[in-house]
Amino acid sequence: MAAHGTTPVAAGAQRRATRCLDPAELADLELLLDGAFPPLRGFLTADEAESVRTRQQLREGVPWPDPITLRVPDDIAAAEEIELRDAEGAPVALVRNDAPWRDGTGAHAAGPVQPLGEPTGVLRRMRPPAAEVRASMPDGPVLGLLPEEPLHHRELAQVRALAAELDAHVLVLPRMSGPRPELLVQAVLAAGPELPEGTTIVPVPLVRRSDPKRDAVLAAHVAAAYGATHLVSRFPVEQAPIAVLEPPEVVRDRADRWLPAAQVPAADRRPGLSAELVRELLDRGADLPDWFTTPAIAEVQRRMHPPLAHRGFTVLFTGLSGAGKSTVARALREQLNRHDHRAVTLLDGDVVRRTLCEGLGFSAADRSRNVRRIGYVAAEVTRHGGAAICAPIAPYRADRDAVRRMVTEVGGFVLVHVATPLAECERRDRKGLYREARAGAIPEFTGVSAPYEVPDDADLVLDTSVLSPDEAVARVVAVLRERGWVGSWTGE
Ligand SMILES: Nc1ncnc2c1ncn2[C@@H]1O[C@H](COP(=O)(O)OS(=O)(=O)O)[C@@H](OP(=O)(O)O)[C@H]1O
Ligand SMILES: Nc1ncnc2c1ncn2[C@@H]1O[C@H](COP(=O)(O)OP(=O)(O)O)[C@@H](O)[C@H]1O
Repeated sequence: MAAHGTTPVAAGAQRRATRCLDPAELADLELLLDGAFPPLRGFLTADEAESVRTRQQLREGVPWPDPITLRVPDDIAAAEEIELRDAEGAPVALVRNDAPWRDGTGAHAAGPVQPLGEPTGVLRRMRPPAAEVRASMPDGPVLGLLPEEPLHHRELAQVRALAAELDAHVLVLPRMSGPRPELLVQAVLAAGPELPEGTTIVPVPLVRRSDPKRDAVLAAHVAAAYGATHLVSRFPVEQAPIAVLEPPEVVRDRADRWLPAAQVPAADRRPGLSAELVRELLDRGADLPDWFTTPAIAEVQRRMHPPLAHRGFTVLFTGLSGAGKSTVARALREQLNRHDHRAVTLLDGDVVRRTLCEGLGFSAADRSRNVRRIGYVAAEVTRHGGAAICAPIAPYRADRDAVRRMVTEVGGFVLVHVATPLAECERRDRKGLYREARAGAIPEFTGVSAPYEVPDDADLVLDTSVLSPDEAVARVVAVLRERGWVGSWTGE
């Protein structure tokens, strides 16, 4: 019987299909192939996924926290085998698609996976499979942790205290899930001298789950697969396969040593740094104090989180045709070119449509492609420390959200709604397009015969019927300055 709300996919004639995975899917696949998700050997069937979702159990009653499933496009859902490929198109694994199914979110392949080809990449080479790591662990307790942030003196003292208490070997499994996973691994390696002798460090591509409880349980399963008998976790974990310990309280004493709280009288304790304060120091490019971390770890932490002034940002203008997006965008470019050190890339609607997006029209699907391509380029510019200014109409919320997501992973993002009223845009009618649209000569014209979804998440709203271009630019610059992306400009 099919699980509630799901239907099996009917068998088709197609034998083998291919599917390219995104980085998060690839990470899950690697853990499956590596035996880091035992007892799973493939993607879950409808019944298994439902059982995990509702009871956090596989069908045999084995606890399992999070459904590991694989979405596939409808046209390949019935294929007998699906070849999974990485972003470059290289084959990575084959799914025997025994029991494909469908629910409200689409079609899913289900069945065991087997590897295809050799694993590649530097990190991949330094990451032996779970069973190999487990076999290499000494007898006795093994204390595992899966950090997502660099370990500083406080966390290192916590690990040392727990390891001493349990007389445990330490197994650090840095989670390669942020935008620069290789730097997290380096930061953990830089903490090596502060960790107990013989500590094992193995990066693990475990992607963060949206539900922190399920995430913590999944981390415990992965730690167990790598051979940990205990896990340090700040989140309480129910139904964990191994013992889960809260990090003990450690405090900084007058001599700047981090010690278990019981050893330091209240009068001798000095405050640490909150995560927020650390971020603020890094944003400003200030040094992290020696009592907080070691110089080697601080150096990697600075590379993970460079000062705002060295990071890139994107300003996305959105609004009706004729609202003034291009005019304000060009004036902003001029100001940034004059005062800011970053290289500026202007991705203007009309120009983009003649180059990057040549051939696209104005259907909803084409506009979506247009805006997302612009977003992709803007995110690359941002990633490399530049300033990207984009000025498409971008009428759909989902596309603007997609751009925001792509960019905020790598730098700053400001959404500016150029909210000049339609009547004013139409009065300007610089290119005569509104007249043609009203006459029916241009179909699907934004604001006339095609929708514009007004943003409710704009960082700034400008009405150029009451603001001059210079005033509009000054407001954008004020937002950038307030958020620390640009400094004060000399000569102002
Ligand atoms: N049907 C229709 N609807 C809206 N606009 C049209 C249309 N046909 C052509 N144009 C001209 O194309 C410019 C908008 O392109 P964009 O790439 O910014 O649009 S979108 O973001 O993909 O919706 C827009 O330029 P701007 O006036 O600079 O916004 C118009 O000049
Ligand atoms: N305060 C203002 N800000 C921006 N544009 C203005 C303003 N006042 C008048 N305009 C005129 O409005 C038109 C806006 O066109 P444009 O910048 O190409 O808009 P969009 O890129 O949104 O289609 C230009 O002709 C510009 O000179």
